[in-house]
Amino acid sequence: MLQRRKKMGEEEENEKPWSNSSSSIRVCGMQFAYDAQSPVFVDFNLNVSPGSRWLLVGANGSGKTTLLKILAGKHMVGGRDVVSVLNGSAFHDTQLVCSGDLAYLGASWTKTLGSAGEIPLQGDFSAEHMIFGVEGIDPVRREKLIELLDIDLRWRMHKVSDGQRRRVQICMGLLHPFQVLLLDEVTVDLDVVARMDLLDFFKEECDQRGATIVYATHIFDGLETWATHLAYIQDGQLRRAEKLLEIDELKSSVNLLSVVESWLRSETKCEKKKLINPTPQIQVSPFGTSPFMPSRHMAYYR
Ligand SMILES: Nc1ncnc2c1ncn2[C@@H]1O[C@H](COP(=O)(O)OP(=O)(O)OP(=O)(O)O)[C@@H](O)[C@H]1O
Repeated sequence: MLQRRKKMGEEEENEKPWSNSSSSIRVCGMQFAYDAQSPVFVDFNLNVSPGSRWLLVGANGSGKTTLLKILAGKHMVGGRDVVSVLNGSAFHDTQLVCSGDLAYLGASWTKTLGSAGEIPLQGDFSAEHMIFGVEGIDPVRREKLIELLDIDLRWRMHKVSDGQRRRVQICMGLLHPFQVLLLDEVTVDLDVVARMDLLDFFKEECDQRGATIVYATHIFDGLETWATHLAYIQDGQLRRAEKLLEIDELKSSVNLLSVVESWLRSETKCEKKKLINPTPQIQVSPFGTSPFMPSRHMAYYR
């Protein structure tokens, strides 16, 4: 049965006109540290193909948000070729964001809108003012999103609930038909119906237009059949990057939540073991020889 499902999935993917295109996202030997702090990423690599829907999973602090922000062009990393999105440099080619081809939706109550920059979403203005203030939008797509997200255009943004504000933020983020969408746990405030409808919409966007989505989340409900790929990050290292259908643990009846839970629990156990029984020989790391080395530097312990 699973073999059949897999075969069908592969056939469907092969038929898509964009399946032979080059990567939507390519990260090659990326290094990144916040200011003078220890690095979050060291020699990080990732390849994301057009039309795919990636789940980004990992423990708190593993680097998911940082990765999404780098992909969104919010942090500079090395030269132009290190992080490539839609064949451009995520950081240097500002046109990627200005055109709406590259969209990022994060947890903060702001929305980056092309050349207008960061727009706050909490002042005394209406949802209509926010949504209709975005220029150059296909009215049919706008209506579809307003309906999908069940937005009342009379909502005053300083008097709405978190979930209602989130709907407006998501609507604004999706007004342009993006090519690459980066989502950082934005469905957390949505009710079940809104979340499932939105996931269906995203699936449609990928299947019909070849759009690509990378979605960082800790909520796995309904994602087993939604995602095409999964990337698991542990302490800034890409531990797994594979098709969902090829994850061995998911081939039995276990659900995604249990699989990810078991990965994260074994991470915690390993960390505890290392703390209880650190191996005494320390090789010099390229990041210095501080007497206290955080967990991601454990790789330099032998
Ligand atoms: N602005 C910042 N300045 C300095 N360090 C930061 C900053 N933002 C994140 N970090 C650090 O970078 C590492 C990765 O954080 P990040 O927010 O990317 O993790 P995450 O996987 O998204 O976590 P969560 O699941 O909690 O959202 C953490 O060690 C964190 O402390």
